[in-house]
Amino acid sequence: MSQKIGFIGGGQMAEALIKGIIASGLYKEENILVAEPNSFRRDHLESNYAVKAYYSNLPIFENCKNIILAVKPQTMKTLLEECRERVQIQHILISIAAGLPISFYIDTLGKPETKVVRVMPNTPALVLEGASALSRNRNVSDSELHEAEEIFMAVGEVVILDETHLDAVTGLSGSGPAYVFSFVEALIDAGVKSGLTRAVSEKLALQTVSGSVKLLRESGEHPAALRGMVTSPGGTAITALHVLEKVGFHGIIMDIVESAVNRSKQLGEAQ
Ligand SMILES: NC(=O)C1=CN([C@@H]2O[C@H](COP(=O)(O)OP(=O)(O)OC[C@H]3O[C@@H](n4cnc5c(N)ncnc54)[C@H](O)[C@@H]3O)[C@@H](O)[C@H]2O)C=CC1
Ligand SMILES: O=C(O)[C@@H]1CCC=N1
Repeated sequence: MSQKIGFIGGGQMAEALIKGIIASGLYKEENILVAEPNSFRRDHLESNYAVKAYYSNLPIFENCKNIILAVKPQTMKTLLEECRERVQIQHILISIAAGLPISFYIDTLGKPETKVVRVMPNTPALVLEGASALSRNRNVSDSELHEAEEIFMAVGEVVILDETHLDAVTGLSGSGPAYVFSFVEALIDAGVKSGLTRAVSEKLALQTVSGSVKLLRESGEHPAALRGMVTSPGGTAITALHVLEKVGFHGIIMDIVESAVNRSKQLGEAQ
């Protein structure tokens, strides 16, 4: 694709998307423009991905139709106020900020005709295994939504949802990698505590998690049915699951996701 794509904010999530988009071949390096005030980040992105990085966001608005807003939610208002005059009818603002509703962009810019796509991606986009949910406002046509969808399809799975579901997505898949990494870290430590070397424990823990996900996907079975296959009567797995259920594992997971969903809503209301 010779069309250019712009990023405003060149942090962790922008980098994940840039890396994935290049690896997938959707955009060439020279057609990816990034506006980033931090010179270390600009140097990092230019030297690692051969993209064009600028201090100012003016080149982004001048050259790109699809513009990914990848700054923190707390910074978004200042950014929108700064670039109010630069946002034109041809631009599609694709924001990945947690919590901020589409109405926030329209109200802050004071331009009701602005095309906005709100997205919640996640960091496994770095390895083309991301999970993203997209929603749009009425100014975005089907073909424009499809272009935005293609960007995130290049780095993983995509669902199109009504905006009312985006906070739930933020709590589940947007923040989800953090829960999974914590679980894996704990599993590795548990192996070490039981006498395995860290290297062996890490190898076994990672393969256990990725193998279990593959089994879930390929068998199409409910997780409870597959759990049943592991638990022999009077065996080790059921003994361990007893401990897990005594501390309320299901409830804890539901509580952590709910807390992230509520935080996402709060971020939207606070700006
Ligand atoms: N990290 C994650 O796992 C996910 C993050 N998000 C969202 O992505 C957005 C970015 O998050 P991260 O990449 O984690 O944050 P980050 O802090 O790594 O990146 C933000 C970048 O924006 C830059 N920046 C600040 N003001 C700017 C301005 N006026 N113009 C251009 N750049 C500016 C900062 O220098 C920084 O490099 C957030 O809104 C977050 O809610 C969404 C899904 C997952
Ligand atoms: O914690 C955060 O704010 C970001 C948004 C989703 C995942 N990480």
